[in-house]
Amino acid sequence: MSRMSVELGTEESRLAALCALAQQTRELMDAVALTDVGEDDLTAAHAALTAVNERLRSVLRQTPQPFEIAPDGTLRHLGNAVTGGANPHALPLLIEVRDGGVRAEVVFRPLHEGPPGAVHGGISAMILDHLLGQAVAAAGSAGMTGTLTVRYRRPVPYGTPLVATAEYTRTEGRKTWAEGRISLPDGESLVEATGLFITPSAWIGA
Ligand SMILES: CCCCCCCCCCCC(=O)SCCNC(=O)CCNC(=O)[C@H](O)C(C)(C)COP(=O)(O)OP(=O)(O)OC[C@H]1O[C@@H](n2cnc3c(N)ncnc32)[C@H](O)[C@@H]1OP(=O)(O)O
Repeated sequence: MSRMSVELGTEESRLAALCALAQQTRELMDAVALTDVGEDDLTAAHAALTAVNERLRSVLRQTPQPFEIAPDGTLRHLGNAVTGGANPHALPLLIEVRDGGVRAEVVFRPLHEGPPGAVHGGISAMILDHLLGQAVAAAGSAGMTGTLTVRYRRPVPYGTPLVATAEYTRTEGRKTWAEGRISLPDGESLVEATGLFITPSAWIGA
């Protein structure tokens, strides 16, 4: 029993170190996107990163960190591209489930630039895809995205606190619909999405 606790604690401690590394990597990616240092510094940074890259690649997993139950009993997916603390690609988004829907605060970064001075539309769509998926899962109808329709009403700024929300709307058999949006804090909607999520037949043995 005590040995199991020690092993669990050791793994959680390693995962915390991995998440800290992912966060440092996000900050590195931000720095790469914005740096204006000279060529010598760029060359030195490249050499240092090559060494780090080789060290990390000396032992590789087959897949990212899995969807799992954390020691505190909550579900977590540290490898997820939107919410995963161990995935440098993730913001990461912290999603709150509340009556009738889900909500997350989002601050995009210059790294997410698409059109000059604004967030790439594919990034907004990815965030909404995930949020809508989480809304249908919270409603008890988890599924894979079948279709996602996005309406871009205003350019999405980076460096500004925004709010992303989504709600379940209806279910027909294995099909569930949800809608959501990314808004300014005053409620003005910037991007809106509706999505159809399908519970794969394989998940329910249909
Ligand atoms: C707890 C976890 C929390 C975790 C919550 C985490 C949230 C994560 C959110 C991110 C979600 C993603 O990005 S998911 C990744 C992007 N999506 C995918 O990769 C999906 C790839 N596609 C597939 O795997 C499959 O095609 C499925 C699962 C969508 C459907 O396959 P299937 O289960 O075999 O369904 P099938 O029998 O063919 O069709 C069932 C019905 O749905 C219709 N249908 C099938 N596909 C589509 C479609 N794309 N668009 C419209 N309608 C469709 C059919 O016409 C049929 O209608 P009728 O004849 O019955 O009327």
